[in-house]
Amino acid sequence: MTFKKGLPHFAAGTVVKGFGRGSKELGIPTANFEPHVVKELPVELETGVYFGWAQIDNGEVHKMVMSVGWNPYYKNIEKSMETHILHKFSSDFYGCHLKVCMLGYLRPEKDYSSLDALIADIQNDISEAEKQLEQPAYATLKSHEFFRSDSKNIDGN
Ligand SMILES: Cc1cc2nc3c(=O)[nH]c(=O)nc-3n(C[C@H](O)[C@H](O)[C@H](O)COP(=O)(O)O)c2cc1C
Ligand SMILES: Nc1ncnc2c1ncn2[C@@H]1O[C@H](COP(=O)(O)OP(=O)(O)O)[C@@H](O)[C@H]1O
Ligand SMILES: [Mg+2]
Repeated sequence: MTFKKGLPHFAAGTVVKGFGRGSKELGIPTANFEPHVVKELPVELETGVYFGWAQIDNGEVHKMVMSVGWNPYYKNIEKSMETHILHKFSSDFYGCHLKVCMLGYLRPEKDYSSLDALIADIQNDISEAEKQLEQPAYATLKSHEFFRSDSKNIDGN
C-alpha cells in the first residue's frame, strides 16, 4: 500500500457555516472547516475528493469523504474543505471541533450539467470510501493517537 504524496494528512479545526447547500440542495451535509485550516493544507494536496476518518469533539471516529476546492458546479470564490461524515447525527454540530485524517484521493472536482449528476457522483464517492476504508492499511489509522482525547493535558502531564 503506497500513500499519495502528502498523505496521510491530519487536520483539525472548528466547524463553520457554509452556504447551506449541502443539506438543502444535495441532501448530503458537509461540515465546513474554518479558513485557516484550508490555508494550512500542503500545496501537494491538490483540489478534489478525498476519503479518510473524522471525529467530532473526541467522539467516535467515523468514515468520511471530503471535498477540497472551489466547487466548480457552484463557482465558489473561497476555497473550502468540506467533510461529509458517514454517520447519522441527531443534531447539527456547528462550532464543534472536527479532526480528520485524509488517507486517499478519489478524483478531481468537476462541473456538472445537473444537480442530479453531482449527487450521483457524491453517492459513488461515498460507496468507494466505504469500501476503501475497510482495507487494513487504512482501517488501522482509525485508532491513531491523533484521535485520542487530550485528557492528559487536563491531568497536567
Ligand atoms: C464527496 C463530495 C464530492 C464533491 N464533489 C464535487 C464536485 O465534483 N464538484 C462540485 O462542484 N462540488 C462538489 N462537492 C461539493 C458540493 O458542491 C458542496 O458540498 C455543496 O456545495 C455544499 O456546500 P456548503 O457546505 O457551502 O453548503 C462535493 C462534495 C462532497 C461531499
Ligand atoms: N453526517 C454529517 N456530516 C457532516 N455534517 C453534518 C452531518 N450531519 C449533520 N451535519 C451538520 O450539517 C452541517 C452542514 O450542512 P450544510 O448544508 O453543508 O451546511 P453549511 O453550508 O453551513 O456547511 C454541518 O456543519 C453539521 O453541523
Ligand atoms: Mg457544508
